[in-house]
Amino acid sequence: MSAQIIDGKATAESIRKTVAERVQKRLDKGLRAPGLAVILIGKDPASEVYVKHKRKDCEEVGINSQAYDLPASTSQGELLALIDTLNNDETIDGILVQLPLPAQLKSDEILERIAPDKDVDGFHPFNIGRLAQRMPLLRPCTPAGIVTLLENTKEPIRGKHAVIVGSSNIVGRPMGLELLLKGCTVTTCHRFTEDLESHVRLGDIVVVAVGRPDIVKGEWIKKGAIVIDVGINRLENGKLVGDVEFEAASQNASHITPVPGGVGPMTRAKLLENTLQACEELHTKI
Ligand SMILES: Nc1nc2c(c(=O)[nH]1)N[C@@H](CN(C=O)c1ccc(C(=O)N[C@@H](CCC(=O)O)C(=O)O)cc1)CN2
Repeated sequence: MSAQIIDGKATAESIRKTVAERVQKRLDKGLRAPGLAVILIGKDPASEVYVKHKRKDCEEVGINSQAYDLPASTSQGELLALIDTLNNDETIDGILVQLPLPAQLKSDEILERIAPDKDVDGFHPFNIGRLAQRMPLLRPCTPAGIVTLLENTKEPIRGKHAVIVGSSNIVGRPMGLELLLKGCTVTTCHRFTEDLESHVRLGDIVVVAVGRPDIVKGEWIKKGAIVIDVGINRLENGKLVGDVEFEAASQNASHITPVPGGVGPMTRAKLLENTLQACEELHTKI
């Protein structure tokens, strides 16, 4: 068997088109464009690429993105003060702090300072709590994007055994909550998991978000499983690869996401949707 490739790039493109139409409708009614503040601290090369893409996406759909590029030496107090200012800015609907942050900054305190109704990354404890209580409001972008990709396969999700590899705040943990909401039985594997292979072999849906090339072997994938590869690893030769042995996994899986062109573009597309949602439903003052 050779798996069907899940085209995240095409799905993201169609989401951008819908967001652009909805933004245009606002403008036609005389309402302002949604506003997104994108904060980048330091010069991490990967973060610079992602932020550049996010700002370009905003431009394409008519979201007004404001750039805050701060030096790596930015202090906790300076960043908190900027967030306070943006929380009180009526033209800003969403605030995004690109991760990871330089070592001197405490990300938990920073993410918690963002007003929950402007938390377009969905990382604030309020939004994670809402998701855990089955009342999602602003949902973390990568897991939300993955749910859309899974729904688009038209394969049943409810009742399936989902195995998540990686338990980060950005992907693994909220992914578990999303898949619980969809009626999956969820196993989350992490650095202390013994015998990773035995868990992955049981997955009808396998989501891998570790950041280590080929940590999941293709032969571990159950026949007919859906494989979602969140890893983005740049090899020394410049090639971008995921966390799963793609070719070998494709022999067993029914559907698989490629890297690049799978989950990454969906993360960005969901950010645009969240920003529009924050503008239309949560922060509609002007
Ligand atoms: N504040 C946040 N920080 C980070 C998040 C996040 O959701 N919010 N997630 C990741 C990085 N990330 C978004 O910021 C991200 C990663 C990858 C892509 C993407 O489009 N990838 C492309 C390849 C791009 C390339 O050439 O390098 C693909 O997979 O096709 C978008 C967003 C950590 N930080």
